[in-house]
Amino acid sequence: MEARGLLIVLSGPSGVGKGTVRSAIFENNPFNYVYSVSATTRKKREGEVDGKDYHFVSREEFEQLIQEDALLEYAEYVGNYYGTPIAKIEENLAAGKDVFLEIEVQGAMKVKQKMPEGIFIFLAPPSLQELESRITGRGTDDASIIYERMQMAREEIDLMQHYDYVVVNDKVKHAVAKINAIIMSEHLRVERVVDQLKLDIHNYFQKVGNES
Ligand SMILES: Nc1ncnc2c1ncn2[C@@H]1O[C@H](COP(=O)(O)OP(=O)(O)OP(=O)(O)O)[C@@H](O)[C@H]1O
Ligand SMILES: Nc1nc2c(ncn2[C@@H]2O[C@H](COP(=O)(O)O)[C@@H](O)[C@H]2O)c(=O)[nH]1
Repeated sequence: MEARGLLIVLSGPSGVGKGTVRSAIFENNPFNYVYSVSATTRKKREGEVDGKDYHFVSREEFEQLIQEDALLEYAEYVGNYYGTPIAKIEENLAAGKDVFLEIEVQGAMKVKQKMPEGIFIFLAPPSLQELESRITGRGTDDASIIYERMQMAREEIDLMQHYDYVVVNDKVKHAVAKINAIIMSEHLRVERVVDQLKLDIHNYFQKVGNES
């Protein structure tokens, strides 16, 4: 029997750099987090791989997943569905692996209701001005969408108080280091270490008992 892994939820406003920071974490992934691959109805972008970046599904297939209760949470975001398949999450946590979700704020709040034991990390911009220039610099949205995203960011920043940690994404490598440090220190929490020790003692005496 393994101690359960941690559920890590990285979230924050659109354009803050969640995807960038997550990719940087998974470039090396020294702590072997398992990335939770979401399902989405949005079109595959160049370079994206089905099953690695997302499970790209049709609207009908996504609605089927909702009906089957196969999603931990889902949200409609800029005209497309995004959702977190539940099956792999449970399987990996039970196997002692840390599972990493990168999702938008509505979804993170739903996960918090269902799995409050998760570690919720809010990725914040250094300033709203910088957030606006990151969204603009991406070149994917016109002025009205940028304004809409900034309005949403204002509401999302209000929800920051429901998170366990806030990491300001000033420099990507600093944000990565802070997130890894948070997860490492969560592993060292005394309640968790005691639980692990109890499990170890249980396993030891079960084995010794079986042998004698
Ligand atoms: N620390 C940083 N400093 C400067 N630019 C950054 C930083 N982090 C991310 N960016 C840039 O900001 C833009 C938005 O980043 P990204 O797409 O990762 O954001 P996101 O939060 O995943 O957005 P969305 O939720 O809309 O998908 C990108 O152009 C990215 O290169
Ligand atoms: N609620 C959820 N949000 C998700 C999920 N997977 C990704 N996302 C977020 O959607 C937006 C847009 O992503 P993009 O890849 O189209 O740029 C971004 O904020 C992601 O964090 C999910 O399963 N549930």
